[in-house]
Amino acid sequence: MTFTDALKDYIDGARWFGGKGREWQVGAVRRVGTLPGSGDGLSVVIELVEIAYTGAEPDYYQLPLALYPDQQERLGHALIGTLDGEDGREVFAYDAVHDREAMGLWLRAFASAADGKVTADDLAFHRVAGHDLDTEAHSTLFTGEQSNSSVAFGEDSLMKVFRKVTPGVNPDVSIHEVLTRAGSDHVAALYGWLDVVDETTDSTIQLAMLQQFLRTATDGWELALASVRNLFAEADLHAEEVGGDFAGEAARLGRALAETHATLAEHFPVGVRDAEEMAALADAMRGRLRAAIEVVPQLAAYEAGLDATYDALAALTDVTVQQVHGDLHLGQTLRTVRGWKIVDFEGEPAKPLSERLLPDSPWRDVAGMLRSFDYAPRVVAMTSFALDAGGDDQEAQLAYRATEWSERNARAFLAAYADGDLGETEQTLLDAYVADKAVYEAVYEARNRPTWVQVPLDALDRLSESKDPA
Ligand SMILES: Nc1ncnc2c1ncn2[C@@H]1O[C@H](COP(=O)(O)OP(=O)(O)O)[C@@H](O)[C@H]1O
Ligand SMILES: O=P(O)(O)O[C@H]1O[C@H](CO)[C@@H](O[C@H]2O[C@H](CO)[C@@H](O)[C@H](O)[C@H]2O)[C@H](O)[C@H]1O
Repeated sequence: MTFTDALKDYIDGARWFGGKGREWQVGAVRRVGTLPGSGDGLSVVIELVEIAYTGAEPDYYQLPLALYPDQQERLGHALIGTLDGEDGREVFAYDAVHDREAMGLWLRAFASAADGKVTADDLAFHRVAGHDLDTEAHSTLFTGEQSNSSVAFGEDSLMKVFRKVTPGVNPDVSIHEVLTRAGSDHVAALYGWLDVVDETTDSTIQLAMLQQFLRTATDGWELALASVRNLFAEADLHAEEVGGDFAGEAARLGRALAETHATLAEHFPVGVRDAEEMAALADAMRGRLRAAIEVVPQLAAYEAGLDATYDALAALTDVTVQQVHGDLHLGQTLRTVRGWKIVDFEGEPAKPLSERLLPDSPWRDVAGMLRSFDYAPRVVAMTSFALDAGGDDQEAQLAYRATEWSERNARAFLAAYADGDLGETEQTLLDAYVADKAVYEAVYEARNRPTWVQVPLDALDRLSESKDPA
């Protein structure tokens, strides 16, 4: 097997690869840097792999490789293939994020940058002042569902290696930098980032980000699932009567998001969308729906119903926009002993970077959280139904409890975020962003978790029914 074929197999099986379900080939593979500290025994290089789609613009994915002259048994699961080394001899290429030795080179390079910047080849390691890195810490690759690869260094720092990369600023880095310098309580502090000057486009590509490791963090999605399981275990009680009620946390999350939006509005440009721009936004949402129908044909059933939602959006004017998170859901929140933290400001992975950097409505983030409050109980219910333990009566009771949980937490979150009732404009924005997110989710689920596709489809069903004048 050629190295290119081996690369295709490896990338196709990776969770972080966003091109699943599309026709693609490995295009040019470009080596953009070699980590300082590389030598004869281990050389760590960064490759940019072009993903060439049929009839569409290519994507570029980062693949850091640990190259060894001999096979490494401990890394068997991360072997990609063999290729010719610089001296013409065959070397074994492993996905470097799995390798502690390789990750040590990243950490030491960041440490050597102290409070400024250090360069090697075209690679530049940047640091934000205020934290001494623990260079003895061992790396552990985070497993689980992620669009990028995150590696913890002990309990000191966490490095996120961006997988899909684009020339220019990655909002995850720029937003964390601004919020860190502003002293925000709601993010993990940024410690540094790695970028490279790409010779072919003569622009900078951000490759990785180093930040504070949140030692006491529990994933918001996991907490929500635990709360739902508690409720389901006592299915004849209401949410407020059960121990694991989430409403207090939902309200704290609402406040954390409101404060984060306020800080972002202070430090990034704020704008106003006029009537023409709102009509264009509604058209873009309609376009997204039409494109999504190509992937998930069941969506066609909601097209007519969603028109009313998008028409109402198109009729708005003078809508405030600002820097937002862009892909907020419970899995992007962490509960620490010091309150909620929001992570992953990269925006929706499927959108072009240029679009993700534009000011947007904060209601997009609110909608993302509401979608998550809908997902959590439905995912737990799906697993319970799959066990088929209690028959139709129990299924109906759990479905009722699921709706109760979603509505209760959505209410608590919204009341804390908006500090009062929503006006008509806010509700219109919220409905449109909820619809747009559910359309995006339907495509995301069809490609990544087909058994979950019904969750967003059901939400669209409810939404389009509630707007249908008939
Ligand atoms: N600073 C942090 N400290 C500890 N864990 C974190 C931190 N940031 C993120 N995580 C964990 O890593 C996971 C992936 O992070 P995220 O930024 O969402 O990556 P991705 O871009 O791959 O989705 C999160 O769900 C969270 O559990
Ligand atoms: O990889 P990212 O975290 O950037 O986000 C993508 O994956 C998410 C799934 O992990 C997906 O979120 C959807 O599923 C969540 C449950 O796993 C649910 O809480 C969210 O509400 C739902 O949107 C997200 O949309 C996608 O961009």
